Amino acid sequence: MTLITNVTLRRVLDSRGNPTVEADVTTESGGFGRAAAPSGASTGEHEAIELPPSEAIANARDLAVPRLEGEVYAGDQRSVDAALHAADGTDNFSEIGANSAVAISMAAAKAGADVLGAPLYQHLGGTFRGDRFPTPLGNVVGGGEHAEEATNIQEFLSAPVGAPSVTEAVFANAEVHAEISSILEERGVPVNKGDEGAWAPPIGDDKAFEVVAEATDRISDERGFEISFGLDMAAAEMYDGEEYVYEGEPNRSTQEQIDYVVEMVEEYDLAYVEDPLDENDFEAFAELTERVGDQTLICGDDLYVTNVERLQEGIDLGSSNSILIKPNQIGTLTDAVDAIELGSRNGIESVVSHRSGETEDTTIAHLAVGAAAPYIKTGTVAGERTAKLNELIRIEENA
Ligand SMILES: C=C(OP(=O)(O)O)C(=O)O
Ligand SMILES: [Mg+2]
Repeated sequence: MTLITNVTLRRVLDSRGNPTVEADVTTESGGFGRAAAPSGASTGEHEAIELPPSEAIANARDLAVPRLEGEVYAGDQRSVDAALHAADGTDNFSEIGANSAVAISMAAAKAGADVLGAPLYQHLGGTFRGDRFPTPLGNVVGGGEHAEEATNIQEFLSAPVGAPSVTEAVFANAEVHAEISSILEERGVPVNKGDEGAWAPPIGDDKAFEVVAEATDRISDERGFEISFGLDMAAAEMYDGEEYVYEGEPNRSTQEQIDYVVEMVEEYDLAYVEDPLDENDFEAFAELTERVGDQTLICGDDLYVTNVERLQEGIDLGSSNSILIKPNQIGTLTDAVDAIELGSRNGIESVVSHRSGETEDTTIAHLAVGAAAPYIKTGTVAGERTAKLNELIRIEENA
């Protein structure tokens, strides 16, 4: 193993044009890793804290870099991440910023892989990893916090569950995305795009269900394998403390929201429903999971924020059968892998995920393969999304 000798932090642009933190990690033997932090828009209330990048960089330079340079081995990811926690000293990275923490954590992992001369997924997962690939869930229509004047539901996700390979799945999602634009054009609906490159048409959720169902059916028939779809409802953003607020249709009580999701799961045979309820309502999640958990994945994103303590509460109450994994929600790769592993020991399927604000960084593609996560959510088109999807294609080809 080789010591970290240098950690450099800088501001770079994310896909929304906002500054974010990039880290370079160099080792004694010349190993090198570079990674950048993504950033959410519909962030969970319980996420680790993202500081303004200049502040995160200044604080990490003061507190974290001296604990890493000449102190920690790049290949020993748990020690790298423990040093980040010790440098920060809080339970939510509010001192050095989860953006600095995750950029350093991911850059150190890449430096560790570089030293070994192994692909990152293999460094993270071990030599027997790389034989299972995640199904990519591709955002094809969306609104909520990701686009103005579009659907209430944040994301409609193409889910090519029958694809014979990750490569076929990635191309199928792009074809569904293109088909939706044709269908919207046929109907005379203008086609804008949201933060993640999904179409953000000015239509109600009911129409979006129809359009996405039509597009996934058509591409499924053409391709000859099953393509379902799913949702990220990001319902915490809709919840006003009493009910779920919908534009252009009546608001829903918690019970009505549960009944609505059950109805949509049954009508459209949804493969996946993320954050259908408020981020603090473990009990309502449990009722929904009890009703449809044998037909679909009910996934907690803002509910769990990739945090093992919150996940344990969800396991104890039966709140979901799936968890979204976003390394920047919790701050380090170690914490993210711990959440995936706690989930898989308890029958909870992991969906490794991008953020709405992204960079060209491809770490999550390697994390999904290295941790044998069954799903990845990383968009469909747009360069910062295709960076991860194309990396999955290369990993599958062993290129
Ligand atoms: C990717 C998502 O959006 P954001 O990054 O804005 O939280 C999400 O909610 O799953
Ligand atoms: Mg979400």
